[in-house]
Amino acid sequence: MPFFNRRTLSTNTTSRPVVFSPAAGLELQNVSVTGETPEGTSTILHEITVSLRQPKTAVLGLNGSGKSTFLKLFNGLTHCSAGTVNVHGVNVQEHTPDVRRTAGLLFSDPQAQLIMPTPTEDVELSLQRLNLNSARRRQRALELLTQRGLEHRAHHSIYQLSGGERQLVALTAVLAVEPTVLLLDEPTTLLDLRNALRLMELLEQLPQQMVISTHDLELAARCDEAIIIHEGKLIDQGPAPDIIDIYRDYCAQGFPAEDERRGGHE
Ligand SMILES: Nc1ncnc2c1ncn2[C@@H]1O[C@H](COP(=O)(O)OP(=O)(O)OP(=O)(O)O)[C@@H](O)[C@H]1O
Repeated sequence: MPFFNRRTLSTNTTSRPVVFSPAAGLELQNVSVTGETPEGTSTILHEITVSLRQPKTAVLGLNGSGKSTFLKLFNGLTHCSAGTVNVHGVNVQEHTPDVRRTAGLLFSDPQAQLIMPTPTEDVELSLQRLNLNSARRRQRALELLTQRGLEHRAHHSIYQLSGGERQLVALTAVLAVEPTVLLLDEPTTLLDLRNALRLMELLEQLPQQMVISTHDLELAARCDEAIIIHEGKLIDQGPAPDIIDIYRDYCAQGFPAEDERRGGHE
């Protein structure tokens, strides 16, 4: 059954309505991504086909395996050189602005995300996407920061905030426009254990479908399913506890060669 609301029913440049159907999940069909380096064109992701339908999916993989690149496909920040990306049934390449409104991305370093001088102004900036006047935007920004326990920081300089507070402000700004998909790039990397636990508890209460790139296996264990990306290829997908065990084995004993994988987990 298609899911309609103010955010999911929008118009494209031809004024035809774009309808997001959360039941369709997030899908890649034969997706490859290339990048330019001083040595020439290199392939970052190789012919990935995957369907993500669980509420929370963890993306595991070594440094440089392609996790962030994979995550950003779902809001059009990564362009694929081949294949098709669909978010809740909508083609990302054809409807990038609509998909960006429905798929919010949280960067691992909130400083890369927070561009206004104070938390209030940053959340207000995010709220500009909604049809609110400036007084209502200010009021809503303060309400949202208060909900996250940040009212005492609302008018402070972003640079006076701790890393954990900045991460929470960045998340508040992303959630302000009520996306239906949340893409989180290593959200606990810069947090101490207490703030990491708080963030995990907060994520558990949110209704959005989430894809979480992470090296934090405790966070991964709280997800419904996990996938492993290795050298730009999707090599495993399944229930989070099983995939975490497999990933630990790979990290300890070495990743299987491609011909072994074909007969193994794939
Ligand atoms: N725009 C680009 N052009 C060329 N190469 C790129 C580009 N973006 C990423 N890469 C390369 O692609 C590979 C995968 O990068 P990516 O950031 O997706 O990895 P990652 O798994 O998220 O790594 P980490 O865990 O270290 O954050 C890296 O070798 C990176 O240098």
